[in-house]
Amino acid sequence: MRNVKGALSIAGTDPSGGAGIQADLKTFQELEVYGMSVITSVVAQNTLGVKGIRHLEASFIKEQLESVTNDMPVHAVKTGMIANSEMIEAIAEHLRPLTLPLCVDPVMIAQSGDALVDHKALQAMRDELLPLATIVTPNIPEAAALTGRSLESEEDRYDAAKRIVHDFGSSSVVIKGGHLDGEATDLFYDGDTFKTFTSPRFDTLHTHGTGCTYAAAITAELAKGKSLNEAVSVAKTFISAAIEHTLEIGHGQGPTNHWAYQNTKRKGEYV
Ligand SMILES: Nc1ncnc2c1ncn2[C@@H]1O[C@H](COP(=O)(O)OP(=O)(O)OP(=O)(O)O)[C@@H](O)[C@H]1O
Ligand SMILES: Cc1ncc(CO)c(N)n1
Repeated sequence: MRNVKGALSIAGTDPSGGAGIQADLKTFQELEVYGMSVITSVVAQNTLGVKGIRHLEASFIKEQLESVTNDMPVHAVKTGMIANSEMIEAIAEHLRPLTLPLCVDPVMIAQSGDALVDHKALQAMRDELLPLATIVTPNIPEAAALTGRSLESEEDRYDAAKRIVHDFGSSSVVIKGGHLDGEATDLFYDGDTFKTFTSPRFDTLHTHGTGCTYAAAITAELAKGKSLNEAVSVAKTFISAAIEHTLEIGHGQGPTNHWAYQNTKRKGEYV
């Protein structure tokens, strides 16, 4: 077998292609990592919002996981939308013995404001998945929900990062700055050192799936064996290009441009 690097996304779907599994697979492909997926829930959604959700049974999620990991080269795993605690427990049980690099994107609400997970899922995520995580990627509301405290100031963000690593057991965290005013500054902490990753804030409505895309880019780089610092740095460049060179499609908050990073690097053009 050839030495192909592979990344697995465990998440919900977005038929409009901007978020969830679809965004993850596009991002893996753009970063030249073989993409695989296990679906947790099928979501009827688009750039305007969520119309309906069908959850798959935890036992069937486990069957999908076994199908992929018993056969294929999985070098890193990303989790996204996992709607309930039964699913989280089944996924954690499967991942624990594999000891693969794991990026946990603690998805709670869609960009449109629709809830994607139930309230018990939050606690299960904290207890079962965070201790297995190489990195967890909350946005500001998700970091507040995980720590049970609102994040108003810069100091609050530093405290939340420390709690997520030292109290909940993730090896590192990046608290994303998409919800801040001014520059888009993400705060990374690995239990030892803080580092910020900053880009200008692009004035756009089209941010559907930014979080999924960013975490998928981190996962792709971890699959290649890159350090956390390198992985977050590539992911920040990837998502910044994807937001800046927006596609302007859909009738609401449109998707990002998953081509932009490679096109910028290779051709100096964007679409
Ligand atoms: N308008 C913007 N301009 C530049 N960077 C942005 C902008 N919005 C978000 N980002 C960046 O995108 C990445 C994802 O952050 P964000 O906080 O939007 O995630 P999220 O809320 O989980 O996204 P979603 O729920 O849409 O998946 C971060 O690196 C953040 O700094
Ligand atoms: C399936 C799915 N995961 C995550 C998000 C958050 O962007 C979304 N809208 N849909």
